[in-house]
Amino acid sequence: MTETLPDLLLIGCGKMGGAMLSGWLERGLSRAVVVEPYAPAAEAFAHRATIIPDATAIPAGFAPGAVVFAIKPQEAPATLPAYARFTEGGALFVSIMAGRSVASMRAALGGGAAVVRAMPNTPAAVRQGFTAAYAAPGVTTAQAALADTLLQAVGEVAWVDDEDQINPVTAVSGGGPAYVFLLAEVMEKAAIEQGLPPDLARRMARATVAGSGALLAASTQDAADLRRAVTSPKGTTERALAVLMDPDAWPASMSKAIQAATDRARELAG
Ligand SMILES: NC(=O)C1=CN([C@@H]2O[C@H](COP(=O)(O)OP(=O)(O)OC[C@H]3O[C@@H](n4cnc5c(N)ncnc54)[C@H](OP(=O)(O)O)[C@@H]3O)[C@@H](O)[C@H]2O)C=CC1
Ligand SMILES: O=C(O)[C@@H]1CCC=N1
Repeated sequence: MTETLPDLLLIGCGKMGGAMLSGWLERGLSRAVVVEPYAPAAEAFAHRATIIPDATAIPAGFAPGAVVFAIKPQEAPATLPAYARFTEGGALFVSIMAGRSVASMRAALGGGAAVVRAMPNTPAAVRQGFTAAYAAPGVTTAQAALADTLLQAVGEVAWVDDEDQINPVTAVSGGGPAYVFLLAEVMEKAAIEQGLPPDLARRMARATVAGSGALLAASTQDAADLRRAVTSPKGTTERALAVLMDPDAWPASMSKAIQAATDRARELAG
């Protein structure tokens, strides 16, 4: 694994770009130039990085080892060509943009661009992210190792060999935190419906989701085994799970939701 981080150019310092940048700075990144037109988004990094509003302000002679695209996929066509000049210098391009294909990025950056497509998630903000990544043909072993180091700075990393697999990954782990937070929301609402005070309902829902996640992370047991450990025969949980595990309930909803998100990722290929 590459341990020394090279100079880095980050394009977009919003929710995901900012979460990753803080991980890289923690890992000892010495020089980062951050392109972010919305100044408040990058404000927290002003003392550790050079913040600029657009590509025209990149310091002369700056030669990043890695260029990371953390902008929305729809912004790629207008944004990427300004960074094509780093292709010749042998920079590694890492994109976390949902759906955006390697082919569409190479069309903007030059056919020789070394591109890694990665899909992180927001628990990266607490270094507990999960990222799956795909290295396009032409990415060298050293560049893949650099991408691995960058991504591991914010959590666990897995590599896939087929670019299209990044699309269902986007649907499952990329968007997954939203589904878990939704679970906390609907549990809180259901608790209030049962007459519990709203502040207790909120605390219970948050602590239950967070505690269950921590137990899952600490355990080697399957999720199904941990679920069974809660479910006493003829008890209360069994009654709730009969509702939730009805094939038309959560199993069908989750399958449909993941399909819808995967389809949307494919639409964003460009
Ligand atoms: N949020 C998530 O959970 C995840 C997001 N992603 C991907 O990460 C990318 C960013 O998402 P997210 O962080 O949520 O979005 P944000 O909107 O929070 O961040 C994007 C940032 O990029 C800025 N920006 C817009 N245009 C440019 C430009 N031309 N050059 C530089 N910066 C620009 C935006 O500024 P302004 O607001 O002014 O437009 C914004 O601050 C997306 O492609 C998304 O698919 C991947 C995994 C998870
Ligand atoms: O919703 C999105 O498109 C992005 C990708 C995964 C999480 N957020």
